[in-house]
Amino acid sequence: MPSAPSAPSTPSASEPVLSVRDLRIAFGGVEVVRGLSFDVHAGEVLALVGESGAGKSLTARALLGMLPPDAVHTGTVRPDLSTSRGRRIALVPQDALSALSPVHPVGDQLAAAVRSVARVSRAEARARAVAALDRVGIPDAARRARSYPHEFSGGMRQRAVVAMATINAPDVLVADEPTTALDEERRDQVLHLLTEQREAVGAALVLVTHDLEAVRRHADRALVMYAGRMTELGPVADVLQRPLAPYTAGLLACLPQHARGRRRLPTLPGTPPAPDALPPGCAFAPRCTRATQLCGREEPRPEWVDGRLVACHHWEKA
Ligand SMILES: Nc1ncnc2c1ncn2[C@@H]1O[C@H](COP(=O)(O)OP(=O)(O)OP(=O)(O)O)[C@@H](O)[C@H]1O
Repeated sequence: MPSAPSAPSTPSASEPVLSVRDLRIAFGGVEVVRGLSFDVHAGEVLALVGESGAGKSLTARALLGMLPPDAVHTGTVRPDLSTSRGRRIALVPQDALSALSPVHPVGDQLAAAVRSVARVSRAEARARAVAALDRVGIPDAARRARSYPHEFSGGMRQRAVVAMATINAPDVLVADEPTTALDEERRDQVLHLLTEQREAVGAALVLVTHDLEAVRRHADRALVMYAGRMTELGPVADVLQRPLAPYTAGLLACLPQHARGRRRLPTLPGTPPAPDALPPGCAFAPRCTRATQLCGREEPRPEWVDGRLVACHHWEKA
């Protein structure tokens, strides 16, 4: 199996704040993430996109050191999250209600998050908690900090979990479908809040989403995944407007031109292969209009094309 190139990020002078090399995740000997490598740079937003089952959520969980206990993984994720989670990298939870404990006041939970990474007095942690609630726009934050989550409205709870995720000014935030349960209006509000708070603390964001409109509006780069591998990785404007890989092009071509309100990834004809029944060669070949005999024989290695990476024998400029 070909290995990933050693430096798969966009060439950049800055040191990456997160570096993933040859990440492989398997269950019962079946690989579902198959050699993923990418970097995340300070303050950037990297979107992970691709159809259901591509391995986006597991990749996000690996970044957070939160893989299921029966997952076996190899490869490297730097920084090492066993020592740095919470300080360097933080999760933006999908469901605000279940992310907060019902039995502690919101301010206490934020203060506890501060004290889990910083040696500060209770009073200082408390002051930071109130400041964080204030920063996300919770009115009368000192008083509201004493409230329990069920006393907050849904919108305020969303704000509280964004405050929680950013309170320790992490280098990287990881958000897996952070708005999936929300209606369209609320979705935009939450993404806007997340963007604003992320910028306020200078954090990068790894965003797992099916929403290509959110990718276009909020992400700097997109990593397109198929069957556990990277298909294309590059600046959002390039990947979404001039896709090189037929898989990326297929995803975009399915998007109805006038589909306001229909923003989730549509399905391409056919279905992705099951991880334990991958075809030989390129996993996308059986669904690909450009596939040749070579594709059925050899898995394509990622190569650089005009500042982005593409893993396809027959990439084409639009
Ligand atoms: N705990 C598990 N045990 C076994 N297989 C799993 C487990 N979790 C995920 N998988 C498999 O790993 C593959 C990747 O799953 P993952 O949830 O990362 O996909 P995804 O791209 O996030 O999909 P979606 O967009 O639907 O969330 C899928 O084939 C899935 O069935």
